[in-house]
Amino acid sequence: MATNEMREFLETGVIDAGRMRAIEENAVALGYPALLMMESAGRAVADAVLARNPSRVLVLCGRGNNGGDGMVAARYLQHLDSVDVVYPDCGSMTPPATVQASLLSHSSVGVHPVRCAADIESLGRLFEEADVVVDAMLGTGASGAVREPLASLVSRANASAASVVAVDIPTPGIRADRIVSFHRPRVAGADVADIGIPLEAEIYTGPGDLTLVPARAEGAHKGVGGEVLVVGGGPYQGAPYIAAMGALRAGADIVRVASPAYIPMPDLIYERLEGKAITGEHLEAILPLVDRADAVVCGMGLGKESHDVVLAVAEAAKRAVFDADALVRPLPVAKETIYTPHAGEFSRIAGTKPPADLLSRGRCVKAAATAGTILLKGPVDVVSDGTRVRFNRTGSPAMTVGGTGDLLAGVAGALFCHLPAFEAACVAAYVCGRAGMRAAEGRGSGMIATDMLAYIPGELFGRAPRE
Ligand SMILES: NC(=O)C1=CN([C@@H]2O[C@H](COP(=O)(O)OP(=O)(O)OC[C@H]3O[C@@H](n4cnc5c(N)ncnc54)[C@H](O)[C@@H]3O)[C@@H](O)[C@H]2O)[C@@H](O)CC1
Ligand SMILES: [K+]
Repeated sequence: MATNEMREFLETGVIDAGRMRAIEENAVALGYPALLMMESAGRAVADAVLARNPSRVLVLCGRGNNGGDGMVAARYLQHLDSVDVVYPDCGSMTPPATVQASLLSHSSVGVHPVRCAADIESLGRLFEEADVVVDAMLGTGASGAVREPLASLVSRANASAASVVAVDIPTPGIRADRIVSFHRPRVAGADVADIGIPLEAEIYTGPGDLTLVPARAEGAHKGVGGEVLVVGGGPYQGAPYIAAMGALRAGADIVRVASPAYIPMPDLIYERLEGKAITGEHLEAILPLVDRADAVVCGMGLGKESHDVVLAVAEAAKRAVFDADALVRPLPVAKETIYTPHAGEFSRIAGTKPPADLLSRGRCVKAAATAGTILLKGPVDVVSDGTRVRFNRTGSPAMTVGGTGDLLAGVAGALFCHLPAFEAACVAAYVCGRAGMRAAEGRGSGMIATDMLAYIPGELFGRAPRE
């Protein structure tokens, strides 16, 4: 795909702090060092400050990377009459901010660590004389109410006559005259500085996308990881088992399987359905389970004869992932839906074969995603919610083995308990591809889908997988 064509898939307009952090981490993973990104960001802030022709500048920094940006800006402003940096003298600094603080000590910038309101009062002259105050206290890492000494710095800056230039996002409560956001605006009205993030950081999934997965709080109770219901099996026995295990390994607390297939696994809750295939007679048993599930994963191993059941499940489900035999017309539509077709299933539901080249393929999936998010599986997966398009290139040729699609649907189901459809599909595709790459190491085309299960938690939650 040529670079200028890829631009078609860039998001436009305001993006939130979470997405921006994901893009930045993807850029770092592609080899763009955080320090260089910070240099570029700080330089852009310095340019915005210089446009105001100041003589005296006061830069208020936090101890995170937003503060690091501010320190870079101060370094580029050191030739002015006076440039001073104020930062909290408590807690640890991020590694890139530590580098910036060290460089400042070799510059002509005045550096003032503060601990309390009295320290800030003693710096009153700097606030009174500044032409521009730079707010580099908190950016995308801000959480909760602003703590001291930053809260006092915010009040002091608001009381000064200087114009305030905010770095990336204004620190909560500060009166900003100008905002310099990086890469994309975080709030309407912000100026945007290009900091050279490579396009692929935004268009392809990457490890940064994992930052969207919420961390499990200490002391969390059973069930917060989500309840997934798998509805499948009949003519084919193994598929619902693999999907259910994928959901468990991707963090679901409770996974029920409603199936006529025998499910040989004590970690799963087995809701055995009588007979050889799922029929309308089973709905009485299935629908209460659909009702209590956070997400339903449906279709694997079902055969083509159970579509009425699939449609009824869709109608009752809050969130559903439809895969395999559920992917026939009329298309099942839940309140929120993810479809996980391979190329053949996509042709069946979209009425057109997915084109081979990625640009046309991206457009085609986008056009087809009218009822929910589509994750078209392939050597490069394509995800679209009808507005956004994202590509995923993790994976291994060994993943053509049976069962990997069932596993992906299960992983997507678990993630769907916590993330919107598009994000859940992107993270599921990335994580399954990574798990496939790990499982194929030393196994090659002898890898089987269940080999991937052990790698899902490590890839998703950062812990080393246990064999
Ligand atoms: N991640 C990257 O690669 C890049 C990040 N950049 C900058 O980095 C920023 C994000 O950096 P960080 O993730 O380090 O986060 P921030 O620098 O926004 O904030 C984190 C720091 O603030 C503290 N903090 C959080 N909430 C607080 C509160 N309510 N009261 C007081 N202190 C609080 C934390 O303890 C931590 O020290 C962006 O906004 C942008 O300015 C840029 O340098 C470009 C590259
Ligand atoms: K800021």
